[in-house]
Parts: sequence; C-alpha cells; structure tokens
Amino acid sequence: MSDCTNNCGSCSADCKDRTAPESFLEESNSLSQVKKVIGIVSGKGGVGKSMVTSLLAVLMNRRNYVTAILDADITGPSIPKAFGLQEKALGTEAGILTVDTDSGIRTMSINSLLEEDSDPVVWRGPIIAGTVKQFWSDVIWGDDVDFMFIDMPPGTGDVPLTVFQSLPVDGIVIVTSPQELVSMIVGKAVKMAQLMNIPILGIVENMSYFVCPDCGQSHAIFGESRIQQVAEEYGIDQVARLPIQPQLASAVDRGAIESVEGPWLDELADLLEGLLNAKVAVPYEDGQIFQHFGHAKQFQLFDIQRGEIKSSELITADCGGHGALAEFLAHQGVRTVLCGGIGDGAIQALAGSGITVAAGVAGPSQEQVELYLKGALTVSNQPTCDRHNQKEHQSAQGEHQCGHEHATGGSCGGQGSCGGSCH
Ligand SMILES: Nc1ncnc2c1ncn2[C@@H]1O[C@H](COP(=O)(O)OP(=O)(O)OP(=O)(O)O)[C@@H](O)[C@H]1O
Repeated sequence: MSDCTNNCGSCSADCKDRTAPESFLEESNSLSQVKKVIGIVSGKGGVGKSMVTSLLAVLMNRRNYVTAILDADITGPSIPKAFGLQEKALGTEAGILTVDTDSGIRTMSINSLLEEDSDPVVWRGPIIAGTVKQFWSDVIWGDDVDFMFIDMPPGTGDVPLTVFQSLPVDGIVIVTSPQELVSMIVGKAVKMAQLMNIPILGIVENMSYFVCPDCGQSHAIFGESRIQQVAEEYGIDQVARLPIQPQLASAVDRGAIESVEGPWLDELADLLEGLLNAKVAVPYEDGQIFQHFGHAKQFQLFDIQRGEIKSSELITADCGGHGALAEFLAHQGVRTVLCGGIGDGAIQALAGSGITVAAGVAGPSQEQVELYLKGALTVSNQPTCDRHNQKEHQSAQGEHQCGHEHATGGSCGGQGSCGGSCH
C-alpha cells in the first residue's frame, strides 16, 4: 500500500503484511486533546469509586490542572449528583458539549443526557459499551485537558473491558473496601489491569476507619486494615486510606463535593501530577523513532514539566532483556515509552515497572513526543510486533532466544543461553 505507515496496530486494512492485531482504540473528538486518562475501578459496586473519582478530580482542579470526568458507569451514574449538576448536555454539529461544574471540571454522564435523572438505563451490554465509546469520540472535551478521570463501571465485565480496549487509559486507581480486601475481589481487578497491560497507579481503601467525633479515637469498623499487605502482594506502591466520614456522604447528597477539604488523597494527587512531569523514553535512531523497541541501542529521554518538553538527552541502555531494560528505564524516571513496534513481553515488563506504553508511532522523535503530550496521537498499549508473541521464539524456560541483537549489542544467537540479560 502506498500510504502504509507500518503501524498495523491502528490500521484496519486487510493487508497481507499485517504483523499486529487491529487496535480497538477509538479516536477522540477532533476538538479534544487529553494528556492523561486515569481509570478509577473497583471489584464491585458501592465501595466509593465515584467518591474517589470526584475527590481526585477536585484535587487536581484545585492544583490548576484542566480536569475532566467521563462517567462510564452508565447504569449507576453518580457524578452529576455529587457535583449538583442539573443542567442537561447540549449538542452541536461538532459534538456534544460537556456539562461543567462550579469550579470548571468538565463532565459527561448519561444522566446529563436523560430527560429524567430517575430514568433507568435498560440497555444491553454492547449498547452501554458503545455509549461509553461515544463519550470519548463524540464529546468535545477541549484541546487542553490535563487529566481525565473515568468513573468505571464496577467489576471486570464487558464494559470495563471495552473501556480498557477503546480508551487510551494511562493508569488505574483501584478503590476497595476493607471487606473486599479480605474476599480478594480486588485481586480480580488487579489481574484484569495486568492482562490489559495498564499500570496500577495506586490503591485506595475506602471506609478504612472511623474517627470518633467525641473522643477522637480511630476505630477500624470493618476490621484491621490489610491494605499495606495487599499492596505489597501485588507490587503497588501508592496506598491511600479514606475514613468513613459522614460529611463526605452529606456533601455528595447536597451536590457539594467541591467544598470538601481533606488530606487523604494528597499523595496520590502528587503521583498523578508526577505523570505530567515524568520522563518519556523513545527508542531512537538518527532523529527518528526506531521501530523495534527490543532492538533499540539508544533511547532519547525527554524531561517533561507540566506536559511540555524541557530538555532531552540520548542514553545507551547498558542492560538487556525486557525486565532489566524496564527497570533501567524506570530508574531513569521514565513513566512512558513512546515507540513503534513492541512485543507483548516488553509491554508486560514495562507495565510491571509502572511504565505506560504508547506504541505504533513513527516519525521524528521530538515532533511525535510533542504531539503525544498534547494528546494528539492515537497510540496503542497492545503489542504491535508479533515476532515476540510466537512460541517458537521462546525456550522451554520461557527465555528470550529470538536470535536477534539485543538493546546493547549482545546476541543470544537462538541458543536460549542468555536468559534475556545480555549486556
Ligand atoms: N468515605 C466515605 N464516607 C462516607 N460515605 C461514603 C464514603 N465513601 C462513599 N460513601 C457513600 O457511599 C455511597 C456509595 O459510594 P459511591 O457511589 O462512591 O460508590 P461506587 O463504588 O461508585 O458505587 P457504584 O459503583 O455502585 O456506583 C454514596 O452514598 C457515598 O456518598
């Protein structure tokens, strides 16, 4: 094909040279550019997912970031109520306009479209999933959104799966209750994120304790917290605990969540802020994005502040194997890898080190990073190189033995003897 970009991940053509599955990512509205998309998920309903979504959005908005909330909980929408939004969304030729809160958070929820808030949504799964996709593709979010929070439907069913596949989620925050931590429902949410190669940014234990207003003592109403233990078990660094706070419930009931003050999620907000400041790494050759992540000898590291490039440097990766390379990049402060082709093993290793993959990109490195930071690129977090997915490229021990040169020039020559760590 004359117009081939070598990006099979986002191409729908039925082509004999296809090397990667078609990407399911939806294009955003042409008038929208979103820098960071954060999913707020829970293993089951009623644990405070919408509460955490709202509180995080309020926090980031107070820190002067342009903030949006996409309410993907179509059958149980809570966002308009928490913010006291009565107004309905308006449509134009170019798309649907957001409904904005008093402090300017841009929102879209099914309740902003239904005539009556109490109208039930009695739709089948594919229609619900399609509606969520339209919230991304048909709503005019604006071209300057720093953070979009997605209030996900609870559980690990059809709609969360569609959201993970269709929207460019940079990371998720898992919300749990103390009982969920005991029942291991949270493990299902963790494993789903791992399957989808989406980094887990943090875990929030809601209703974790109650501080008695009379004696000031803290009581673990639902039993002693296991959050630290569970976070360690799944390798999640960022942990937050939210108390049972009658003022929180009443703020939601009054539509006044924007008036709530509290320190509970500050560290999580710092971490999110860090996503806009963290480094982006690009496999590099002659000013261009080198197209095979696993064979890159050089990386260009971009230092980012508030979503803008401040400086860049070239580094040589002096380690080999996906795990070692992922750790090396994480150690350099990298939170995003922007690349062309990449295999499943590399994506998993990077996600395990808290690094988001934005794959399927070609062209001049700096120009593409600038577009990515503006949210103007359609990228994929799925493998765009099938070479490393093939069983015959792995030894019986699962060791990498593709016979190709590794990032630093070592070669295992197909013998499977390097264990994926040639130097
Ligand atoms: N820490 C808290 N203290 C007091 N009330 C809370 C707290 N967290 C949540 N609530 C209240 O509990 C109820 C459920 O919370 P929320 O709607 O955020 O849960 P959810 O996980 O989004 O539920 P669903 O998925 O079913 O929509 C709400 O009425 C909310 O105001």
